[in-house]
Amino acid sequence: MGEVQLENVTVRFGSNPATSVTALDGLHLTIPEQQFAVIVGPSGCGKSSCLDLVAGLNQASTGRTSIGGVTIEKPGPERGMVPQSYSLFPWLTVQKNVEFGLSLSNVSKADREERARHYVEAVGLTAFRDSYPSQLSGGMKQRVAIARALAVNPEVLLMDEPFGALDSQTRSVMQELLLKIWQEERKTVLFITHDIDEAIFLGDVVYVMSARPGRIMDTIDVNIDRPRDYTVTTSPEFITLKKRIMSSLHDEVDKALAMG
Ligand SMILES: Nc1ncnc2c1ncn2[C@@H]1O[C@H](COP(=O)(O)OP(=O)(O)OP(=O)(O)O)[C@@H](O)[C@H]1O
Repeated sequence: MGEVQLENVTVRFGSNPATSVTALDGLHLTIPEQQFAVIVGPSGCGKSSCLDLVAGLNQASTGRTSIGGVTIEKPGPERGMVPQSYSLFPWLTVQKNVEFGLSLSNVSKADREERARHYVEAVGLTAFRDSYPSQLSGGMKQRVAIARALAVNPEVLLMDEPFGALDSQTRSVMQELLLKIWQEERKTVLFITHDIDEAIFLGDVVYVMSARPGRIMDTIDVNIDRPRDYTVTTSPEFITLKKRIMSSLHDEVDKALAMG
């Protein structure tokens, strides 16, 4: 399908110059096919705005967002989204929630059931296939959201702080699960997080965004071998990268706080 590209992108909310907010300003980002790309940045710097452009949920005020050279204008099945939380249909079972995304595509009922079954198993929820979201923990719900996004077989997986609401142990288990699936499926991933450890643990590359208006101000290659498990988080390479990203972010977080 090709790389994801944001070229000189500006996103402005509101048309009144006195009250409008410039979320992104002259942002450039190229994510090669199959890269696990992570964006970190201070609160309100425009991370979600960036992801929404790639998802086709929002349009740039100026500039261009494309996949494989094709301009993104709306959502499409080649892009799967895992939001932060609350994205499941409460009246559908786990199996039916995962099948839902497929019901919009041209997949037969039997294939739909089979694909959903496969991904429910991949995220370790076979025993909960007939449960409803209200019967699941937060981590389990996010596993369903991941299974639902993957079942459509998207080229690009967009994840907006998907583990942000989880406790740290569950979060760490989810990170390992995601890496295991990614190792097998090798999607292009754009993952947003506030958590520097999570960014390094998951990513091939960590992009650091500036305070609003957001642009990419640092690109850090994560040269840590895969497959990774939680033991890498105490390795010297990990600590070195963490220091680098923390110092890069520190001034931007100060600026964001001053902005209010
Ligand atoms: N629909 C909208 N209308 C007006 N302003 C918006 C809208 N969406 C976002 N903004 C503003 O644009 C800026 C960037 O928001 P965005 O959600 O992209 O940042 P973020 O980095 O994802 O934030 P956080 O880390 O807090 O989730 C913020 O100042 C926000 O208030």
